[in-house]
Amino acid sequence: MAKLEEIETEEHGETTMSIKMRRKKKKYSIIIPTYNERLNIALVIYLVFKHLQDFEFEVIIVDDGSPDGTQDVIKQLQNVYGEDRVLLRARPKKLGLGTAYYHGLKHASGDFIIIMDADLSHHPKYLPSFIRKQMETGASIVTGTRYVRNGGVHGWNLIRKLTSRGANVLAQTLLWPGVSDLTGSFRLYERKAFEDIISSVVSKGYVFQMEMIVRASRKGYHIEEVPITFVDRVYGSSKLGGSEILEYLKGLVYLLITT
Ligand SMILES: Nc1nc2c(ncn2[C@@H]2O[C@H](COP(=O)(O)OP(=O)(O)O[C@H]3O[C@H](CO)[C@@H](O)[C@H](O)[C@@H]3O)[C@@H](O)[C@H]2O)c(=O)[nH]1
Ligand SMILES: [Mg+2]
Repeated sequence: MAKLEEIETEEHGETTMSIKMRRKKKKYSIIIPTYNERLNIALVIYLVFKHLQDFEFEVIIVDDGSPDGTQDVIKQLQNVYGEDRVLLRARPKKLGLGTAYYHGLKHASGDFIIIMDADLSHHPKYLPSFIRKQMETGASIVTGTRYVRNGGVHGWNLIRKLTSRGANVLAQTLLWPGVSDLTGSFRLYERKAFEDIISSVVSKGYVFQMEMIVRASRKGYHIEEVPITFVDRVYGSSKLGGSEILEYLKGLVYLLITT
């Protein structure tokens, strides 16, 4: 039983004990980039709140001026969950994934940064396993992987599967980073590690993920993996175009030369 002086009410009605507990708790900033995700974002946010109810967190949505009205939905979600829990940090136009994370980071107040997609390909049910893995191992980075036992991909056609597999095998062969899924973008970073690594990253598009993890590995960060199953989106379409594949190949050569 708590002593009376421990439960005595302090400022704003909080108890001494609850304030101490809150201070000790780590905070997670979940950065979600969006471009035309009006039909997906509400369910993602609902599931994030459901699966992270035991944790302190904020969601930061970086929307690049989606013409489909994504921001209107986010504003409605702010009314439900609070503007301090669901932050909208919009940019005027589509400026790419890599810079979207950087923009989100500038507004994040958490001890840890989690990045994930907005289209339910990254199911929020996995979030506690990322956090648990980090707590158990003390890792600086926990990355979701499709290419180990219990991980996988659902719903992609053969071409997309081969592109992803090929991109990974090529990068594994040339760079040896010791991580099984280099292009995945469901990850947890210690905030300091994220800030450090991103400061030396030049990629702006999808290749950003590979550059981040390769640089992290070269810098000697402790990286752990958790298996995830990536399920292709039901609503909307992928923004990965042919130009991104070219950028990926250029990024691979750049990393080969510079790391
Ligand atoms: N703000 C912003 N968001 C963007 C942009 N481009 C894409 N997004 C958002 O980034 C997320 C991923 O985009 P998708 O278009 O759904 O990517 P994907 O083809 O499903 O690719 C996924 O798998 C790849 C690995 O195989 C990953 O490399 C990639 O990052 C992503 O997770 C989605 O939330 C999407 O709205 C952009 O320029 N700006
Ligand atoms: Mg997707």
